[in-house]
Amino acid sequence: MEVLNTIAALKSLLGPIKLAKQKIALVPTMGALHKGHVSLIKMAQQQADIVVCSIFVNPTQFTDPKDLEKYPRPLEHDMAMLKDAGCDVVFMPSVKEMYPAEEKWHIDLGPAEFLLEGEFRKGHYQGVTQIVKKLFDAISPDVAFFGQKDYQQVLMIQNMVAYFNLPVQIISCPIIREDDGLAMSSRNIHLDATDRKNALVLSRALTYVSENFKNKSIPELLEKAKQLIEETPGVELDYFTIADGQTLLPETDKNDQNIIALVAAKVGQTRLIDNMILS
Ligand SMILES: Nc1ncnc2c1ncn2[C@@H]1O[C@H](COP(=O)(O)OP(=O)(O)OP(=O)(O)O)[C@@H](O)[C@H]1O
Ligand SMILES: CC(C)(CO)[C@@H](O)C(=O)[O-]
Ligand code: BAL
Repeated sequence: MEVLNTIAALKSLLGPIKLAKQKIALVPTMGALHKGHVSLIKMAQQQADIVVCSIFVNPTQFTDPKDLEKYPRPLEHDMAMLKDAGCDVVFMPSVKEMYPAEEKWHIDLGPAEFLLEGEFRKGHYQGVTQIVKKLFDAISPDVAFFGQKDYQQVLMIQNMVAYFNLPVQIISCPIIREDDGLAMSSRNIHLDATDRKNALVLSRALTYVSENFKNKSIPELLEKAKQLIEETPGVELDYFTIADGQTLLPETDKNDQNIIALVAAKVGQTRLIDNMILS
């Protein structure tokens, strides 16, 4: 496994691979790796010759400085996970490498940018698309893998790719969960035993909606899901929505295709998100 810190080193390693017409996959991460990340790497290995995993805690996508400061960075653990997963190349640049100068970035990501996560983390998707574009420029992957856990992020990245007309295929991978249903997330590390128990209400509320989607109305489903979450101590709901999977606007017609339930809540001091596809 090659571990590289500069774009120059990356380009000289990947240049001959490209010339040989081998397929390159990118799995972008912020580190603190778990089985969700490993599943992305495994999917990438099935579809490409070389898998590059990036680890970069991107400052421009954090809207809360405390969230950035306490973001976990367990380097040795991450290297062991990546080696074990059979990752070919790890790209771990410094902030200076990715942002050598002050830089303005603003692109049109469409109206869904400002909904849900975009409403609670203003400017978040500008920062996400800025760094993903930089990673795409550095690596020129044929295909890039992202988790459905960050559903809105996948939509925004697809919009960024369309905006620049980039020749990169974007693949969304299923959410990997703990045995009890909690979606795996690097931020779960911040949950104490009580938070960890309370956090289960998010996947439970989504499961309730998914299991009752056929026989209950959307208002009934929303009322019950929100009630489950709001009556859980230590959990503060940001949103629970049943939305159109493309526009992310509230869904009113259960007969439509591509409907998704999405939730975000603060559990103790930790903000978590999750979702389930309903149709
Ligand atoms: N449980 C999961 N299942 C599948 N993919 C996941 C899961 N968790 C994260 N990913 C994906 O891994 C990639 C890197 O995510 P990231 O490093 O931010 O980890 P994370 O667990 O989402 O952390 P965070 O706590 O920041 O949300 C993203 O594409 C993300 O959607
Ligand atoms: C895609 C990403 C690596 C960009 O920093 C990040 O938003 C994440 O880990 O989901
Ligand atoms: N996994 C999404 C990245 C973030 O929360 O900033």
